[in-house]
Amino acid sequence: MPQRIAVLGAGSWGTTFAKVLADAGRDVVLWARRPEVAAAITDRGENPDYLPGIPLPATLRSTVDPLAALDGAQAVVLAVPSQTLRENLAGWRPALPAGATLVSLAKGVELGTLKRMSEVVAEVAGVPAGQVAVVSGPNLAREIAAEQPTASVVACPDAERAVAFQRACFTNYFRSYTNTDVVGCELGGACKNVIALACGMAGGLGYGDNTMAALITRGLAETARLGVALGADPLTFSGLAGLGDLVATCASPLSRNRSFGDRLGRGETLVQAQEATNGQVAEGVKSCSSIRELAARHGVDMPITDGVYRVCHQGLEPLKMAAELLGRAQKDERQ
Ligand SMILES: NC(=O)C1=CN([C@@H]2O[C@H](COP(=O)(O)OP(=O)(O)OC[C@H]3O[C@@H](n4cnc5c(N)ncnc54)[C@H](O)[C@@H]3O)[C@@H](O)[C@H]2O)C=CC1
Ligand SMILES: O=C(CO)COP(=O)(O)O
Repeated sequence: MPQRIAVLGAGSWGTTFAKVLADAGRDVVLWARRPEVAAAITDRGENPDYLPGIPLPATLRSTVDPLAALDGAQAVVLAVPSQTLRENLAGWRPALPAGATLVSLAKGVELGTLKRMSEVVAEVAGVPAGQVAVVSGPNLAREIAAEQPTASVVACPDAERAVAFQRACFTNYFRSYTNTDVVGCELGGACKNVIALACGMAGGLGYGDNTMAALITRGLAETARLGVALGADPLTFSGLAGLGDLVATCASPLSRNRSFGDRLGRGETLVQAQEATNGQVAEGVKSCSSIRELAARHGVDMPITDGVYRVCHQGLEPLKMAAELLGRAQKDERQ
């Protein structure tokens, strides 16, 4: 089991996951971009920008020096947004300790290359896929930071590495399961952000729980279609990284993606909604483009994702998106 762990990225999830690891007894150093964030975490045990009011473990240290964070690390947790991960990791690559497990927390699909985050990590770090793990599940950072119970999945093609990291992040409020289906777990995490945008739009339009449930269920169906086309195990989509994360994100006012969609549904423009996120990432806004392209490449029909893309990037009104989805040709549920 890795004992010394670097977490790179001190946003809401990076900071929260660093807390989980420290609470689990690991020796954790958290890399932050800004010196004032690193100082507040190390000196005061708080990240006031991302997790105000949450006491962080006294053992958790933070630094702006990636070399100090990476020195001697047996696992390296990557907690930066999907679309900057490649560039960030390229800068850190020379300092990555040989053999360390590289763990992606990011939920997205890279624009342009259409690669999943673990593919980007393996490529940039120059390591085999078996050295890269992902953590994904219903994991709204703020709830976990408050030590509310949840579960998650540690996915890695190397089952032994998955078990070792599962043990490294085990606490009395964070329980993880292992899975070797990395494709399914990552697609579940990336696609649910897009479906949460759609649910947010529905909420913003004033629609209730039936609409949400319909979007969640049909969203899961299109996610699973894409997953199967890319070689995922369909069962993964009924698990924590599939249905679990989809339900949490689509239902929660804490979700940045759902909140973003809600603003669009209430008539705000993309720019207005972006301004309201306070610099925090709503991954689905970009991933709807790459996922839509990935689906087209594999001949997979993803009507909700397509609608979200057209609202976000082609000026379609959310109300028209709803009408278009309802007016599609009728078909068997299992198609
Ligand atoms: N917040 C949550 O509840 C969860 C988030 N995630 C995923 O984790 C990933 C990170 O999310 P959060 O920590 O929530 O995001 P965030 O928006 O709270 O923080 C992002 C972090 O990355 C840094 N960052 C931003 N742009 C950067 C750049 N160009 N170069 C280097 N660092 C940069 C920021 O300074 C910040 O420390 C995302 O892919 C998200 O989907 C996954 C599970 C839960
Ligand atoms: O991934 C998440 C919960 O599992 C967080 O969702 P948001 O990025 O929409 O806040």
